[in-house]
Amino acid sequence: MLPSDDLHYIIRSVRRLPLQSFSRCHHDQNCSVVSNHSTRLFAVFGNRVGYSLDGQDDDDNNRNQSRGEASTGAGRLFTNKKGYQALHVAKQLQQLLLTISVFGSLGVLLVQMAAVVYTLATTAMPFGLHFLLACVLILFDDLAKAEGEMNDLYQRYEAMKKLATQSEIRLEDIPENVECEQLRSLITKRNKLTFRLGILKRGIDEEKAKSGKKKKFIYDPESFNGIKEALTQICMVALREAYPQLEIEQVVQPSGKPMFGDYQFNAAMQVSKELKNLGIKCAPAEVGKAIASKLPANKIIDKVEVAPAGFINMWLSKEFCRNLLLEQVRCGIKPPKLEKRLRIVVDFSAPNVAKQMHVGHLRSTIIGDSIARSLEFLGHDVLRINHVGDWGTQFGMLIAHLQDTFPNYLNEMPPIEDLQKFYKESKLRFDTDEDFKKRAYECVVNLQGHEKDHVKGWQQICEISRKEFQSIYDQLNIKLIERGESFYQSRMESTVEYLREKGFLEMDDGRLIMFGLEEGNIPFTIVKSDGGFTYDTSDMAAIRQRIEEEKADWIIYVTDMGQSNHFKVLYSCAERCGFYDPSKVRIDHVGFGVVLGEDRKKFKTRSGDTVKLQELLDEGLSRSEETLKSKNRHNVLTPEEFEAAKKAVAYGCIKYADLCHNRVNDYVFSFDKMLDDKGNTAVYMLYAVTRIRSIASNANITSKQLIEAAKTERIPVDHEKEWKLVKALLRFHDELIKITEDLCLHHLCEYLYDVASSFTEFYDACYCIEKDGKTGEVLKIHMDRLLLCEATALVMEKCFWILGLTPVSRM
Ligand SMILES: NC(=[NH2+])NCCC[C@H](N)C(=O)O
Repeated sequence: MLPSDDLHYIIRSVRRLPLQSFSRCHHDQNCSVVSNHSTRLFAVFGNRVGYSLDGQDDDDNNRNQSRGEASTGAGRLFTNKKGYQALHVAKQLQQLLLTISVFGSLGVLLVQMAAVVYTLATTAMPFGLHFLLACVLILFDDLAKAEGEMNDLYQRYEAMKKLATQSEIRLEDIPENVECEQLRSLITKRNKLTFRLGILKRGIDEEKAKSGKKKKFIYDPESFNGIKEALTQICMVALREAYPQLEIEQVVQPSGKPMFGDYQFNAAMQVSKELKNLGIKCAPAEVGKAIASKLPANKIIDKVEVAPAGFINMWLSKEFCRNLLLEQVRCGIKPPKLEKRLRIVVDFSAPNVAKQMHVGHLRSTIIGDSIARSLEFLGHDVLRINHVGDWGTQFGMLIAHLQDTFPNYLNEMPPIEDLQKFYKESKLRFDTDEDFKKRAYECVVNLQGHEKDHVKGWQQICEISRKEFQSIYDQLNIKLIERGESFYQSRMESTVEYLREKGFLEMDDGRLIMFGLEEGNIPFTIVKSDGGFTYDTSDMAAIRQRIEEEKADWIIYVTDMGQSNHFKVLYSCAERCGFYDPSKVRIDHVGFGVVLGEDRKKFKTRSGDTVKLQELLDEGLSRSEETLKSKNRHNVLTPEEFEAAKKAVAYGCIKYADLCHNRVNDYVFSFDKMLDDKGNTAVYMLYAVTRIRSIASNANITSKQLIEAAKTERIPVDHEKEWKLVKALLRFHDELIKITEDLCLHHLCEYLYDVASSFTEFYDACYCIEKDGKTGEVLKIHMDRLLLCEATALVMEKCFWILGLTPVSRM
């Protein structure tokens, strides 16, 4: 057994010794650790047996031998026989240790155990070996520790290696077990520097802009796109300046409550979140303050407050608003500036020839016209298309019936009074008379073969329908370009050919069908089993024509919601075959709900028939007349004024009732409700405008005088109700922009109602004309308030124009 003081000496020595040789296997962590430990062992062993560590030995032979060793310090220690033996054992141990390190810690354990057993069994061995074994034990102890360190190092190395391949290391990418404070602090420093760099870059840009080298738009009151848009621009400038490294887009919103100002900018939460991701802690309130401090100088905002949650509440400048409104009184209400003028196809109305134009088509006509008007007002290039149902096999029986009932149809226009009755008669014959049916089919073939007499018969039938439709459009003041299904006949042929060639068509029970991109949706029928085309075929040819020939940037289809699946399949098929690229063309289906009667069932006449549109309009006219007479208007207005008011109210109320509801819902058709002069109705609005206009005219102020006044007077904003009205009037552009987003006209009706209500509040609270209570003599005219009245009328009339309402001078 080794004397215990010897053992302690060895242990102490081994631990105190400096590490000598790292050179051997420094390419590998494992090896260099093993090499360190074996070197320490040789050194201690040499020391104990009387050889110095500095290699000052006198045996040249051994020196030579030791020179052959790669382990420089250790080899030179062993110069006598004992030493040589020890060297030999050590070499083997070194070998063993290398193997152990390769086989990992399990191997270490096993060898450790074996070493203990071996030591116990060989207590009687010579001192040298005892000593050596003791050293081995110590070595194993150190080795296990080294192994642990090694694994740890290896893991860190792996983690760092992974990080090294990352393009930009963020703090949260560094695993918690990896201690690299330096890296962490570098990353934080980098983040801060990027942040500063962004600020500096922006500063350079601004300086450049100022010096005129590079014009950089910040906020230009000249291109005014509405308050909301202008405030959004201002706030975005501030946001980018405060946090240049963030790419956040946020829109200003009107505040919910007056205590939160007029508009709010709510970007702070998101900014704070994204900063946190960059390792920068900043509470939303601080962010809000930072953004608010960067708001560029502007004339729009009067006061800013930052709420604890970071919301930036903004109060509008009265000065700015009154000037802006005055500008609108002087120059008229201009649309917001267009970023790009788009070519837009609005496909609406679209009744079917020889069939009833029903209330569904009326809804499509009213909604489509209003959408087209909004887009036209904004300055887009709008193509109003009437995709009339004027093609199909029903024309065979109509022509056959025409030949029988009006044989002279080629020379004169057949005097068909009621085309729907004519349609029903021919349908009855088609269903009951086999010979007639056969002839009807022949007529279809002839018509599609462009046989001239058949084409003439078809044209005459279409012409009768066209006249009926046109009369409705004229009454409602609707402009449309007729481009029915027949327009696409040759394009349907080429489209079918294309689809067939490219392999998009599949045979199904004699028909040729086409599936869209979505699985599980119903297919389009492109060619019927009798070879004829369908509604689907015409829409495929039409979408292609609109995109390829019309160069449409945007296509809007206005039909009932029942057709929404048809349109989904249409876009999908058109995309699949390459006619339509959703990244280039915007397409919307503007769907609407069903028209219900007051009993909430499908809208029908009292006798249960479908309501004819002309009859509905006629009823509207007579109900409007009744309403006006009940207010004694016939005795106040001239006959012409009365007639104009009657029409404005009748058609206006039918349109407005449709537009003021969210279009996707069903709506109850009720003349009683429409003609109510209270609430959000056309009658209320029309009255409101005539009343506003009459304020000035009653005081004998002419429009010329008002124009003059606009040069010198200012829009009043001091009274709370004046200020409220001014702000409401300036929201017009915001509302328009909203409509282009979701194509819902009820926003504009709600806005109109809001303006009318704000006006009533103002008018109740503020005198425009002061009169003597007894004599009625005019005491004072508030010209500035008359200007506010004028501004209100102008804004309301603009809304009327978009909603298709005709304002009247007297009512
Ligand atoms: N491109 C279109 N599909 N437009 C709508 C057509 C409406 C069709 N004529 C109908 O009455 O239901």
